[in-house]
Amino acid sequence: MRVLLSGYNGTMGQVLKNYIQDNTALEIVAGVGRELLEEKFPTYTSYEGLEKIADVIIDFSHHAGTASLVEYAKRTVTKVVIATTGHTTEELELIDELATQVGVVYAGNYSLGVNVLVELVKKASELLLGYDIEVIEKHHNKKVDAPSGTAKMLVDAVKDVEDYNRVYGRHGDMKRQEKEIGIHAVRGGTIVGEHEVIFAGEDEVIEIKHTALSKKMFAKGSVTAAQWLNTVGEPRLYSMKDVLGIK
Ligand SMILES: NC(=O)C1=CN([C@@H]2O[C@H](COP(=O)(O)OP(=O)(O)OC[C@H]3O[C@@H](n4cnc5c(N)ncnc54)[C@H](OP(=O)(O)O)[C@@H]3O)[C@@H](O)[C@H]2O)C=CC1
Ligand SMILES: O=C(O)C1=N[C@H](C(=O)O)C[C@H](O)C1
Repeated sequence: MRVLLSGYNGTMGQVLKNYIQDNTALEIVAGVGRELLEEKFPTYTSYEGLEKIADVIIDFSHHAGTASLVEYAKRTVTKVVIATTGHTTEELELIDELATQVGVVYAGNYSLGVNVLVELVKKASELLLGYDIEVIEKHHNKKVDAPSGTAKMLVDAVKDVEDYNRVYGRHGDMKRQEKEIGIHAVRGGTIVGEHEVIFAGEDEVIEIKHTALSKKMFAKGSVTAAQWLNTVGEPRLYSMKDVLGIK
């Protein structure tokens, strides 16, 4: 399978490159990044004039590059695994539109553990009716977007989430209201990624937490998604749930 790395010069792009080269037989046919590095494969600073060269693009970049990524994927009919987070509503619409023409996997987190955590949150929210829900995410000080894509996935997993008001951090007179989900982003040092969901009821608290100990499993999960997507015919917007076969 031929893979194009979008955002190849970034932190995750380099982790992904090393993961693919050390652990798989996949062929990296190109890297697209804003800065060019010395690599064993051709590198480009834009998709302009680039023909179809890959079976799947794996994207760990920045959401501001979505329009050009989508234009390229559409023009060359190349499937995409999108790992980038922080998309605006307009960018999400571009991705939705792309997925009507080519297969796309979209996930705020490609680790197995977080995708299981999403299922646990779904189940807990079905059983713990009326409990106060708070989501706390912690990341390294280089992360540009908040809240994390994973935190958004966790919130979206809550039963009847459309009935809740999302409150991003609190300060001043902000007494907790009913039907509120608090979402809190902590940034510091080299924290890889921590996500905790708290269900607080009367006289008891349930806390469900995932801690990422390295960035490698994000790369591994994105490769699993790319290999799966390469076998799928129907153009659609897929999630890691589809990739992992979670019912
Ligand atoms: N879904 C998942 O499992 C995971 C998702 N992520 C997400 O992946 C993304 C990248 O993370 P990380 O590698 O740590 O971030 P970095 O900041 O290290 O890398 C970001 C990359 O995006 C490029 N970039 C910046 N601005 C633009 C732009 N306007 N258009 C195109 N490319 C741009 C950067 O190029 P340059 O260096 O030249 O600025 C760089 O290659 C983030 O959105 C992060 O949240 C991260 C881990 C796991
Ligand atoms: O930027 C990161 O580092 C990460 N981003 C993803 C997110 O926004 O949830 C996934 C992971 O937590 C690491």
